[in-house]
Amino acid sequence: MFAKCDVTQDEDFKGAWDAAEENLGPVNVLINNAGIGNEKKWELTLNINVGGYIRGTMLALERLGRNQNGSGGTVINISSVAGVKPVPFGPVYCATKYAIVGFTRAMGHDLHLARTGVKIQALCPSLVKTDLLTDSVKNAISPEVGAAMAKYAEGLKEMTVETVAGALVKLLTEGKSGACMVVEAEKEPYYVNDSV
Ligand SMILES: NC(=O)C1=CN([C@@H]2O[C@H](COP(=O)(O)OP(=O)(O)OC[C@H]3O[C@@H](n4cnc5c(N)ncnc54)[C@H](O)[C@@H]3O)[C@@H](O)[C@H]2O)C=CC1
Ligand SMILES: CCCCC/C=C\C=C\C(=O)C/C=C\C/C=C\CCCC(=O)O
Repeated sequence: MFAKCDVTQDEDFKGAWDAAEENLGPVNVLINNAGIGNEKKWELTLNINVGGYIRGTMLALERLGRNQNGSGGTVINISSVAGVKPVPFGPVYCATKYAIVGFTRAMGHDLHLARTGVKIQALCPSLVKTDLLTDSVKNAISPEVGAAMAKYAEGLKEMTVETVAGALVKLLTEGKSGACMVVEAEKEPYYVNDSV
């Protein structure tokens, strides 16, 4: 099924959640995935990459939280390797992905899990060549930085969406709340930033 959802809009998010329940039955997993890499429109990048994820997580807690008569569930936030390493090609993008790791670790803490029964986790993939890369090159902070990004990306090992999806399933099925899993080409996925 498809439902329109601009993640910067509360009403869209609620409508998409309702439509999913009407068409598919009870929802117990939310994957916050929408993201952009636009260093020129940095406020929009923050609104989508951070605001959208927090908005989605808050809605999931409202709908799934045991403290709200819900049945618990899981939120997976798609961060990035740029959320655990300072990738210089997109400083704003990098800041948003670090923010999501911090938010996930804090909101995923046992203090909240015990209240809500909702696990909050982050997946941090390395580069997959999608439209995000093309857009990020085009909307880099300067043409020189865009060119450096494109050149660096050329030299990276290819990673497929299937590898990322496999890591996501592993995180969903075995990961603790607050867990942040990194997935890179030709490596087993691994956890970083274990709990406080
Ligand atoms: N491609 C990569 O190398 C990596 C991507 N990621 C993250 O994975 C996620 C998906 O990225 P990709 O599939 O690569 O990019 P993509 O550009 O192919 O897809 C991003 C999607 O987000 C949607 N989107 C943008 N603004 C939106 C809004 N306001 N509301 C709803 N949807 C919106 C776009 O329509 C698009 O479908 C992003 O959060 C990205 O930061 C993380 C690590 C690596
Ligand atoms: C080549 C970097 C491009 C950054 C912007 C475009 C898309 C990026 C999406 C990501 O979230 C991936 C971020 C970083 C990948 C870059 C470097 C990986 C470093 C690998 C490592 O050191 O292990």
